[in-house]
Amino acid sequence: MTVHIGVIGAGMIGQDHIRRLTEVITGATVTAVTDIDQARATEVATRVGATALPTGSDLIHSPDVDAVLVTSWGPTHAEHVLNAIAVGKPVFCEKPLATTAEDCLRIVEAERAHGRRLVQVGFMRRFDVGYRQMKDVLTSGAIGTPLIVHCAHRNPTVPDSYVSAMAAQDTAVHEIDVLRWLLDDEISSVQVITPRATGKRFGHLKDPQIMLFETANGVRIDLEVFVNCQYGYDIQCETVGEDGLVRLPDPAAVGIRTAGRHGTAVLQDWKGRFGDAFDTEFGEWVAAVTAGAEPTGPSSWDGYAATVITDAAVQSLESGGEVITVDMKPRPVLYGATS
Ligand SMILES: NC(=O)C1=CN([C@@H]2O[C@H](COP(=O)(O)OP(=O)(O)OC[C@H]3O[C@@H](n4cnc5c(N)ncnc54)[C@H](O)[C@@H]3O)[C@@H](O)[C@H]2O)C=CC1
Ligand SMILES: O=C1[C@@H](O)[C@H](O)[C@@H](O)[C@H](O)[C@H]1O
Repeated sequence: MTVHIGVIGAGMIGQDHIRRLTEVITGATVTAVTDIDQARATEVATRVGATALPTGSDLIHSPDVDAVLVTSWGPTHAEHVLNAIAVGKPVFCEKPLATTAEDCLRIVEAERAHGRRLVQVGFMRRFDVGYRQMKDVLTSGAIGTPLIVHCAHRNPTVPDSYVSAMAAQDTAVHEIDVLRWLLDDEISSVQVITPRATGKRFGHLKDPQIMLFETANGVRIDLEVFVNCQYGYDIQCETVGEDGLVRLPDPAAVGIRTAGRHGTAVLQDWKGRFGDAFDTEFGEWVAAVTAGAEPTGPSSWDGYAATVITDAAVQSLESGGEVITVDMKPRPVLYGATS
């Protein structure tokens, strides 16, 4: 069986995922594309032999669409995800699931009413080989009980449309998701402090930021978010346990010796760093859809949790560094709660 996928939002990542679905993944084909920029929808659809449709609703209701991929702007995600749930179609939604906790909860409630999981959220780090190896080490008990996690998330630069709150909403949200998953623990409080700002930024931007999280089990996490670090795209993560530590490997790169120096190139963007993770993410999603099974990746509950925690981080930033307690609803049984 080939899964027929309809794509809502044919921008940067939408086009990259369409390439992935049509050229890398087996078992899927893109049959429909929509974008509020109709010319873009037509151009992208034509490239892959799909039909350009006028709206997200047309696409979701199309009989030629078995599953939906949402890669439009964040504030539009909730509407499309809710429409897909209403017709019972699997839906993969790029992060964020929704831009407000209330909208995330509406999605969780709609999915619970449907009775089984239909939604997967695009937190691709859970599919990265390094993070998966780190998860295996933690689960095996090899380094004992985790106590501290040190992380850094650095981008070389960002456009001037990037504002200070996006350090949590757009950037740290990836660590927030992957650390909940890695530690199998919930984040209970967050504090955001701002060191001296880099001069290589736009005047409006607080960069870098240091985010301090505490989990329900008492693990302490420090995360440096630095989105104008200049030198490259650099993701670091080290978990310290009672008996040792485990560190995320740097991406494999050849060593170059020349002109009296020895070094390796540093990647410049997330596409290079997480390309393989995106491929695995979609391979596993398509396999689940093909089998008629529930998706195994990040759920709408994970999308809700990430939004609640990023809201708390923004609140801390805006308060000048207060410790904010994360106020999360109880996890429903559909998403793994024991009662
Ligand atoms: N997992 C990851 O690492 C990444 C995830 N993203 C997420 O992917 C989403 C899209 O980001 P980009 O591709 O960078 O943005 P983009 O601006 O390049 O593309 C978004 C496209 O959606 C279209 N659009 C907006 N509202 C629409 C609607 N209601 N119906 C149909 N089309 C609509 C726009 O015209 C545009 O073509 C965002 O939510 C972003 O946070 C983006 C980059 C990396
Ligand atoms: O999701 C992403 C971007 O939207 C975000 O702006 C970057 O900071 C992240 O590294 C990238 O993974």
